[in-house]
Amino acid sequence: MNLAVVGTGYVGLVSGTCFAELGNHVICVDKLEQKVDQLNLNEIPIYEPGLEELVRKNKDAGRLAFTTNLTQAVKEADIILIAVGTPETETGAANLSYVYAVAEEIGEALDDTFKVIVNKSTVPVGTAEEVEEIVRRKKREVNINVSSVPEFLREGSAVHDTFHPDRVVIGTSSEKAASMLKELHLPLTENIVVTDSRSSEMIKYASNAFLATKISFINEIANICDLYEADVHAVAKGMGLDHRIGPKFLHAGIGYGGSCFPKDVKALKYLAEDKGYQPNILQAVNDVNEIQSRRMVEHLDRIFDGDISGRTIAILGLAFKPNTDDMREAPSVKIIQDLIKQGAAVRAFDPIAIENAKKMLPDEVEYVDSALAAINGADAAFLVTEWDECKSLTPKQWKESLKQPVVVDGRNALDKESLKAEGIIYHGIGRK
Ligand SMILES: NC(=O)C1=CN([C@@H]2O[C@H](COP(=O)(O)OP(=O)(O)OC[C@H]3O[C@@H](n4cnc5c(N)ncnc54)[C@H](O)[C@@H]3O)[C@@H](O)[C@H]2O)C=CC1
Ligand SMILES: O=C(O)[C@H]1O[C@H](OP(=O)(O)OP(=O)(O)OC[C@H]2O[C@@H](n3ccc(=O)[nH]c3=O)[C@H](O)[C@@H]2O)[C@H](O)[C@@H](O)[C@@H]1O
Repeated sequence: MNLAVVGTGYVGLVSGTCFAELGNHVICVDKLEQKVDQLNLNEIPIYEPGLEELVRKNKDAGRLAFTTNLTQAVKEADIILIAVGTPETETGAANLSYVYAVAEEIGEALDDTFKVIVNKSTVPVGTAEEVEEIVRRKKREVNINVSSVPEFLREGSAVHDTFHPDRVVIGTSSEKAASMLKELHLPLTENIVVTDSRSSEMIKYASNAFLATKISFINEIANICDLYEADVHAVAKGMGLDHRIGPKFLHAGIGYGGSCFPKDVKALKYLAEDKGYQPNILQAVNDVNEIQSRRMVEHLDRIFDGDISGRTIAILGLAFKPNTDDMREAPSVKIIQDLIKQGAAVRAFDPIAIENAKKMLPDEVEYVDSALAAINGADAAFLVTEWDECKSLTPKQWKESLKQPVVVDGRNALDKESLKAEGIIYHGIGRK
């Protein structure tokens, strides 16, 4: 099939490349000329394991191309996928201006042949219908269907997730579109749910909100564990063995970050409130997450009797999770801002996110190029992102490098017992 993918971010670039790998002809469009130039030189603007090789291979095979020319890409396509950003606005509502702008451009570029326009961006319920209206406003007689096929990949394992999805959801009102979209996705999975576009759009928000709920729930349990000297690791394990609960997304820590959970929980909350419904669970999920990282800074403050000023704190990990360079809504930002506000000096390490982090963090932050260099001579270390390089520091290295043996484990990722055995003052979340 011939595909046009509009937006070459984490979603568009990965899914466009993977569809090319499956044998389709894919033209990826981005309005940023610099990004397209980079991609044409085989330079990948994001860090995503396995992606560079796939881009190179499919470009060389003539199945994948990058352009700023949306009109040309649309003319050649049977299916046009929209994968532009839908960031948060001040009210919490999703900003649909990028999606609307693409819809207008597609409307202007369409000819008479039947085309399926697929919205992959995460959008409020009813957006597929709005996109169709916008396109038809530009050209009333066009032969199109606008469907919703939400994306469920995770950053850091995006290529793997695209090739091995748990399910594909197709929301459409057209049998012809459903059949073309099934044909496109069948090589990936037989688990295909076909529904209407509104339900499909809701499936995406509900899935992200549910996963975020699991995280805030276990974080709340961890906070209660702290009060009663129970261990949240043991609690999560014991809970997760119940098949109705499951073990995943029960890892307590400093809260969820990233470009999606925070904004999508707020966007769904907004949709409910906009119709006069108060979504109490979503509100609580968001509230627990807002304060979770602050609790660990308070912990650190207590260790130093409320006087953290002048201390050097090593921050291990800056990205919102390992295996990505994405700093959007990374908990490290709030943590570092809090520490600097209290007069601490921050020395930070991340294997790949430092360049992105510099754009968001205060100028005072010192950056180093290894986990060991970060903890060397520091008064305390704060594990913020559970990168392998940070987790693999040995108890001896922690002990010998830190000026004071204080380790705050914001991800409950370190071996508490062996650190304690080395005489280190260890603080996890909900870990007695
Ligand atoms: N990042 C992720 O892991 C996931 C994101 N999503 C959703 O997918 C959507 C896209 O997310 P990301 O890929 O992270 O966004 P991103 O911000 O990384 O990329 C968006 C791209 O669209 C381009 N763009 C914007 N307007 C354009 C236009 N008029 N024409 C051509 N290109 C245009 C931008 O230049 C940018 O390169 C969002 O709605 C997000 O919620 C869904 C699942 C996973
Ligand atoms: O819509 C999206 O953008 C994507 O959002 C998440 O993917 P992603 O944000 O890449 O990363 P996750 O692995 O889900 O982690 C999100 C955040 O939750 C945190 N987390 C995750 C799991 C857990 O048990 N505990 C926990 O604190 C992570 O550290 C991270 O900050 C979803 O997992 C994807 O299915 C979805 O497509």
